[in-house]
Amino acid sequence: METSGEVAPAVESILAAARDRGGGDERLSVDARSLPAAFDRAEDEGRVPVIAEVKPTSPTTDGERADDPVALAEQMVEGGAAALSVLTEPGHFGGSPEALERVRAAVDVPVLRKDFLLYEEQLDVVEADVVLLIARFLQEEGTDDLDELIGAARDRGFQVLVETHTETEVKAALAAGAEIVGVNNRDLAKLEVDLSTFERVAPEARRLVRDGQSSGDAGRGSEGVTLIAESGIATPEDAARMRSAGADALLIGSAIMDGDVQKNTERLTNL
Ligand SMILES: O=C(O)c1ccccc1NCC(=O)[C@H](O)[C@H](O)COP(=O)(O)O
Repeated sequence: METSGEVAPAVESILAAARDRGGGDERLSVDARSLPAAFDRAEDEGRVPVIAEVKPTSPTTDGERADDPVALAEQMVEGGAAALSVLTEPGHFGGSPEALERVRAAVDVPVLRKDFLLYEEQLDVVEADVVLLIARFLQEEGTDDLDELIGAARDRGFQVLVETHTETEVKAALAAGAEIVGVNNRDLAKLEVDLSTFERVAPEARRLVRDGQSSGDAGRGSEGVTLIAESGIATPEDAARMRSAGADALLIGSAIMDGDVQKNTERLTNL
């Protein structure tokens, strides 16, 4: 597989490792906790719906946080996170399927598996409530197609968060039946973060849903799709900015992982 656009060397390396990673021994069947319902609960309780990410390290982070993922996850939930994301990518993010398994057993909020999944059998590595599929990497020769992987994930009981970065990718995600769409503010070509990405792409996503270009029928009532702003949200002002731009929920890693995890989560869920 070669990616259609240029990606940063770190991302090429992540993808090379993902191509070599195997799948699970047997097909999973998951009884998933509802992500949209968790967002609604947070809203009803006056909190910003935040997916807090257990992210020990990354290509753009200095050092590695070695705390027990379960302790971090519990602090995030205590701080008001509506849901959690747990990295399972080992080589570049310090994650593991075992970390996700332990976290999911310890909390009662939905847990997203954050990884770079390219093939159906990779879905069978560990149970999670939601899996991330990255549109950019699933339109290339040598990987499974986005719509096939969405179907394979749903057949196993997973909810699917389809990550996009451009209007074109949102269109492809909706055409493939995505009901939960993330817009990543991080450009995987340069690894730079720009919050105006979500501000630019979200209205187009809403327009496409209104015009019926989504084949999904779940999601946020008449809005039709759950839109998540991902990456680069560092301050309450950033969080408010993404909410004003139409984010139903926010995915936040680094800003929560840096320092007191519970206080950071509280600060970003209570605006
Ligand atoms: O975070 C990175 O450095 C990174 C590098 C290359 C590919 C993906 C990367 N991040 C994946 C993510 O989507 C983020 O972990 C997630 O959106 C949270 O972002 P942030 O709040 O900026 O940590």
